[in-house]
Amino acid sequence: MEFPFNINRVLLKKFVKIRQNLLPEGFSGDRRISGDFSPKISDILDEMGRASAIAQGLQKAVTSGERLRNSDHTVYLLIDTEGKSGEGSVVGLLKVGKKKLFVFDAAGVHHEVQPLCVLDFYVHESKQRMGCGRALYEYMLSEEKTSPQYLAIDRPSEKFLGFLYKHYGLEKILPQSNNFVVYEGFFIAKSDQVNNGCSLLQSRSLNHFSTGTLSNAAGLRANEAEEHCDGLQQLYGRYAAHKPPSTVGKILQNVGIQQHQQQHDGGTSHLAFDMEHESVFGPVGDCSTQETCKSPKSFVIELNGEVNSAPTSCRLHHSTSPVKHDLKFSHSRLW
Ligand SMILES: CC(=O)SCCNC(=O)CCNC(=O)[C@H](O)C(C)(C)COP(=O)(O)OP(=O)(O)OC[C@H]1O[C@@H](n2cnc3c(N)ncnc32)[C@H](O)[C@@H]1OP(=O)(O)O
Repeated sequence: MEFPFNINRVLLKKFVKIRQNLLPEGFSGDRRISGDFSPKISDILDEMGRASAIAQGLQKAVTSGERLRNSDHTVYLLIDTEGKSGEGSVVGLLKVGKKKLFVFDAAGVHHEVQPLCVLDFYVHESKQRMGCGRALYEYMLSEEKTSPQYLAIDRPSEKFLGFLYKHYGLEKILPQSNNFVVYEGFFIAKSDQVNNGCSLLQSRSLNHFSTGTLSNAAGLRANEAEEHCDGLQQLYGRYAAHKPPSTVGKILQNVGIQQHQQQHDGGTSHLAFDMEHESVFGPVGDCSTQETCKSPKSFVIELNGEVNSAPTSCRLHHSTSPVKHDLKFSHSRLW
């Protein structure tokens, strides 16, 4: 992306790290120069943030100069010093920052953590699939002294998921009740610290899946996560964007849990379903307790034996997810 000023005069290196002061890390100019640079860098962040939002189909940009000024996040930029005009161009943007999150591990244990999160990632359309994204990501990893599996990703796009799989082999997602994606390996401590800087603030076992209290646990954890995450996320980026209504939620609402319960007896399996985020989390287990909706946004659905062939824990994040088809298939057979 080109700008009406010489990028090479403002951003002197191929990789540039920018924080709250909207100046490149290591900047050593005087007040006059910083007064000239920071509005230009703010413009760059605004334009790149806008382009990223368009590329991701978001209504609001996740990144802007103003937002970075008012946060403790870090933006990494990738610069092409040549550009079309020879005055340089901005090729990519990657924003990271720490957030407090509630995260489930593979055993369904609930942790309150503060990991480094990938909040925004964009490579200009003319430079995608040429390795620019990887170069920028690698730079960020080395600056942050971390590894890909320790990062939480804020609602990754299909392209980003493909990127993480291709370059880092990240595939197995640990299902969450919020929009952050973490991968297997997230909880593996690197040294005596959990998660290489991801501080474990609190953990609580909600592993009640086989005791018939899944719905309570699910209601509790979804509520807790919501309360917590609402405060943290609702003002930012993707959370400010319009969310299409939950199709699976509609199916479940229309059909009615009670009706479903009446039709089926015995051999039930439980899945916790987060309506807002279209996620189903488990593990599921056979259980005879008939529990229904515990809160407007989370409840437990009961499915008979057919669903046992579905994965025991899953996330309905993508429209193409085979899990979603499995679930719909199960519905159509049930109702
Ligand atoms: C937390 C978040 O920010 S989520 C939002 C992520 N950003 C976006 O989706 C915006 C649009 N996309 C982009 O800006 C870029 O494609 C990025 C940032 C995701 C990746 O940057 P790139 O420079 O393209 O990555 P790089 O060239 O290093 O790696 C390419 C790999 O990324 C994935 N990828 C990149 N573009 C695409 C695409 N159009 N379709 C599918 N996969 C893609 C693929 O795995 C690809 O490998 P392949 O070409 O062999 O299939």
